[in-house]
Amino acid sequence: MSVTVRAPAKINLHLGVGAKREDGYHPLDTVYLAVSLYDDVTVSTSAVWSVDVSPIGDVDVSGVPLDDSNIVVKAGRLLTAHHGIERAAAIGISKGIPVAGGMAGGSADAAATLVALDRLWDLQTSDDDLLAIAAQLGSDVPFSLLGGTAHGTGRGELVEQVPDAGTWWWVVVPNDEGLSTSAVYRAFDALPTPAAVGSGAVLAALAGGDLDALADALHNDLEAPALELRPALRETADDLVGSGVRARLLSGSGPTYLGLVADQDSAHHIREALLDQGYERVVVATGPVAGVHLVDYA
Ligand SMILES: C[C@](O)(CO)[C@H](O)COP(=O)(O)OP(=O)(O)OC[C@H]1O[C@@H](n2ccc(N)nc2=O)[C@H](O)[C@@H]1O
Ligand SMILES: Nc1ncnc2c1ncn2[C@@H]1O[C@H](COP(=O)(O)OP(=O)(O)OP(=O)(O)O)[C@@H](O)[C@H]1O
Repeated sequence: MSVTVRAPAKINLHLGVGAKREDGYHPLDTVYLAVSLYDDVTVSTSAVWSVDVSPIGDVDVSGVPLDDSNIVVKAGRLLTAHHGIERAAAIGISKGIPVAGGMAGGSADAAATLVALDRLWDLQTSDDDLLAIAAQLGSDVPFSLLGGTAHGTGRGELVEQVPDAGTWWWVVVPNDEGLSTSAVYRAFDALPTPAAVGSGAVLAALAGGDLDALADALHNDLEAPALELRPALRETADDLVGSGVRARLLSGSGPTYLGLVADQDSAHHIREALLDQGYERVVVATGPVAGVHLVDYA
């Protein structure tokens, strides 16, 4: 028997970062949006834990570990420990989310694994317990479970759905070389702490479905440290602006850049123009989309 669960990528429409806490994490005021790039995770019972990864399209999966360090194995072990059972599974990941791209691909896989194993073994884990286990796996994992549009606080793990009247279209420009999330936070610490900008303007734009207001309000405190680590990214940011997007945004800790556009047609138009300009991979995505959901049970 096998179970397949799909999980979306996320972007942060607002990412406000405060000074490092005593536990090493940073307090966040963030607004998450789940977008239509997906990983599919298929689980089946096995004597030992194993991981297999295959790309969707031309996603580069070479950076994904196939041993116990893969976050999906950690997810499986936490779930079995929570229920006091000893079981293992073979886990297959079909990856459509850029690796180390700041779009929470590993977090999506972890969230999908929790839900897939819960169903495979009929564990009936409560939503609150799933969210608590997700938070132990990583700051972005609870949002991957939830999907949609949400306000995130704490270190990002406390999530609450927010009103979103829009359907937002994005041109997504992944980068060949990933960026380490912890390295970007360290670079943030080395820079002067930015003046706090609240998430209120983004939340109001979403509630009103107001594209111009959202374009004005997009904000990411990790953009400056990511550019410090990878100055060449400035060119992508400038090219996006030159391509006619309504606003550009670094996705989470980067290096993926996003352009907000008015509708699906403009997204495809701008994608073509960027490909003509020499960009190898440009993807169109929309959001909000659902969080983890079952797609196959065989
Ligand atoms: C950049 C974001 O994607 C924005 O949503 C997240 O903050 C990162 O979330 P994540 O990848 O799930 O992060 P975790 O696995 O919890 O932590 C990875 C590393 O990022 C840093 N980290 C993460 C979250 C946070 N609020 N403060 C941090 O300083 C820590 O150095 C940590 O060791
Ligand atoms: N299932 C997985 N998928 C991708 N990377 C994984 C996975 N498990 C472990 N990793 C490791 O985690 C690192 C970060 O991968 P991931 O794709 O989650 O980054 P990210 O999207 O930038 O994360 P975030 O946006 O949550 O900060 C990878 O470089 C890889 O070494």
